[in-house]
Amino acid sequence: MKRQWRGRTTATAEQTGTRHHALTLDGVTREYRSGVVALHPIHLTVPRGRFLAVMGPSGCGKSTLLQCAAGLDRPTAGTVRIGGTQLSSLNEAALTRLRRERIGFVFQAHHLVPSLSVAENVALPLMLGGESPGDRHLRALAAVGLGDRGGAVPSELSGGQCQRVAIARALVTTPDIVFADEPTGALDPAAAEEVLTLLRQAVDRDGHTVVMVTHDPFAAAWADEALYLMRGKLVWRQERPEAADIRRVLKELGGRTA
Ligand SMILES: Nc1ncnc2c1ncn2[C@@H]1O[C@H](COP(=O)(O)OP(=O)(O)OP(=O)(O)O)[C@@H](O)[C@H]1O
Repeated sequence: MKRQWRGRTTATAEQTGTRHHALTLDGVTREYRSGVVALHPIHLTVPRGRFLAVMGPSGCGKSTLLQCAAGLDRPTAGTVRIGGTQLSSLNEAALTRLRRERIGFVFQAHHLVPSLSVAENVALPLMLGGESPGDRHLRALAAVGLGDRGGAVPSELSGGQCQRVAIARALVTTPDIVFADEPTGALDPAAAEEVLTLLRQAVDRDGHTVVMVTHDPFAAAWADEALYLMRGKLVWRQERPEAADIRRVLKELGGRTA
């Protein structure tokens, strides 16, 4: 699997200033009631227009990080900002609205509604927010190469096509950030490459911001930067990662902690 093109140079957080950050984690800590500390204080800024891969061994805290960053879980300490909005300042209703309107989600399973058409699935986040979709959902569907399949139901599509619909659904609201949790985990290499190409294009062509959790060094190599978590700590960051470098780093980190 090869990246086809890498986007424009992304400005650093210092250059862009806080209001241009899609995501800011400031000292985010998550301790479960069992006493497990899943995240030690994490400091992280993700500028807009960035594609970030989050990697690390099972149990290192990737899902917890994503859930805290997306407002699905509340950190024990520290603050999370999405596009400048501090999540802890929001009540549950406002947080739900922010998740619906300003965050896109792509999971390993596509979670499309089986009884709705493909086009209706993509329109859903707009309609749930009380917006008339106009032709936005159709344009989002065309952007993932499925403009002619809007009338189909998900069961008539392949797994890779369903994941492309899920990407269209995640992007249709023009969110501040898209969180993708193992988006290629259930796909064959060709379908995975299509999905990664779309995520890459969303960043490079349309200025979206993507944070993707993955175990796969090939998938991570499509990102602008890879982060490595170990036991809840950010232990390694690599700009413009290559799959071979990532594999080596993962092996070294695994060896060090074995
Ligand atoms: N609800 C919970 N209650 C208690 N401990 C939890 C809970 N959820 C996760 N943990 C623990 O927190 C740590 C981090 O878990 P997390 O699921 O974030 O890791 P992960 O890197 O996403 O793992 P994987 O790659 O296997 O999905 C683990 O030690 C896990 O056992």
